[in-house]
Amino acid sequence: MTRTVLVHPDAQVLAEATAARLLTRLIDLQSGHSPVHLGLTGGTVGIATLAAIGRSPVRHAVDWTGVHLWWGDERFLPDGDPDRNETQAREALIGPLGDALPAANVHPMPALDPGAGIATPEDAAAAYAAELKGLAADGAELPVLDVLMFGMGPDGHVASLFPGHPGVGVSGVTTTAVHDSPKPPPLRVSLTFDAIHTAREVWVVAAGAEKAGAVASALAPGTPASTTPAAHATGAEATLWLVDAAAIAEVAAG
Ligand SMILES: O=C(O)[C@H](O)[C@@H](O)[C@H](O)[C@H](O)COP(=O)(O)O
Repeated sequence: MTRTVLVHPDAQVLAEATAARLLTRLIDLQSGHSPVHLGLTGGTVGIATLAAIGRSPVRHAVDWTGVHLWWGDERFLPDGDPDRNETQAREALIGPLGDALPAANVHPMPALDPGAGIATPEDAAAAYAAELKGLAADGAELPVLDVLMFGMGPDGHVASLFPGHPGVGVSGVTTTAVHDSPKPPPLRVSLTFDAIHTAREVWVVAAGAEKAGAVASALAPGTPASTTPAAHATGAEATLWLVDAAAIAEVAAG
């Protein structure tokens, strides 16, 4: 597994450059296999990246009928709630793609919907784990995403796996329910590290001085996931850290 760190001048350039990188990566991947499975993230840089894709003329070079969208985590809220990562991704990217992206290619984590049997984040996690099984190789349990994107919090969380919280240590399943999230809202659903580690490529995007400590911790050798979950956000084939100068400052300072 290779790890690469790429530094950008600021958050806006980071989002635009990550969008360009992701678009060309999708095109390259599609020259080898289809469909391609992409895992999306919430957060300001993650959504800004999706919006940059949604504005980019290069988006027309991707055969979106061969791209499936999944999520690394979700806020457990009713469908359409503006705080849901899915809602923000629909506004930023899925809407602008229009009919080019088939509705069946979009796989959101289930929303709060007691009438549909999704009354708890545990219900949503179980339903998503069942859907993800369809991505597993024959007979295997674990799904394989081609590219799985994460933002990172100032505490070093990725997805909804927070330092000192039980989700970091969950194994044997691909999804977990999250309660008492330090980042609102309190109820969430997240992929586990079992699912994260089977992704071929993991991309972590981070911008801003408030992330510098967590980036330095995550990139330092031997950092445990319990203190900095982002340190263990690694792909089976490649891990890419896409940061701005402010977020890498403590690493650069040595
Ligand atoms: O549901 C969420 O909130 C995100 O998935 C979360 O993991 C986010 O990516 C980080 O908290 C970074 O968010 P910012 O880029 O806004 O700091």
